[in-house]
Amino acid sequence: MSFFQHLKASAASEWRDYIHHPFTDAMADGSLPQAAFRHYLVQDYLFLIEFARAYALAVYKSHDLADMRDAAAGMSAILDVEMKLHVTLCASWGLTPAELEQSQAAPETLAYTRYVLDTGMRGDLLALHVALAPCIIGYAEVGKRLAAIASEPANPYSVWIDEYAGSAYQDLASKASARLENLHARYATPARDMELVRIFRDATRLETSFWEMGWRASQVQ
Ligand SMILES: Cc1ncc(C[n+]2csc(CCO)c2C)c(N)n1
Repeated sequence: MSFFQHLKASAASEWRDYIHHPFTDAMADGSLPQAAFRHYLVQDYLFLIEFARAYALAVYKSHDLADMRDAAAGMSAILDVEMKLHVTLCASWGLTPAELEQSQAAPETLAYTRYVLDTGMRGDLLALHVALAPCIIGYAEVGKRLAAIASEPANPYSVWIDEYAGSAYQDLASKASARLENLHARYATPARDMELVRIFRDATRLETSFWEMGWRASQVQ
């Protein structure tokens, strides 16, 4: 069993709640109110800014050039690729990047981003990448799942679904998974297993609470 399979098996119910959240089902059938998706996406933009910083921290925590380059590429993927999706979608609703950046972070956004940055600051590169794994690898699973069940045609969330179900993102997630195995082989010891499983489970729960934040916004329409 790979290390990632082990993490998922050790947090099976938390992982299922994250990958199968009602917010994502409502995206797939197109029933999610646009205001709820907007709320989620604005918070996600703030989340990505902090995640770019987490990758910068991964550069600092690296012991060799290969890991540094890897982390720098992760940071660039966020700043140069992933945030463009948010900017494009938000522009279609009349929101500028400056307005996005000045939005107020929700408690769920603060909790998740602080958790990942704190885990990285007190821990090593492996602990930091375990905290990042639910985000990177989880969205590839969500994207694939939604693409398989999404209503056709003209689903308002198809841009988002296609981004994460697409081969470029699936590829990026496979690389992140391989990196995790590699770091595990170099830095894990049996005594660290509980620590690493706990980080993975906590980060997965924080992903679910991120969906919950968007889902709540859809219930008050
Ligand atoms: C709450 C939340 N979780 C995960 C992602 C996905 N994601 C975050 S950083 C990153 C790295 C690659 O650019 C990816 C794919 C998201 N956007 N929002």
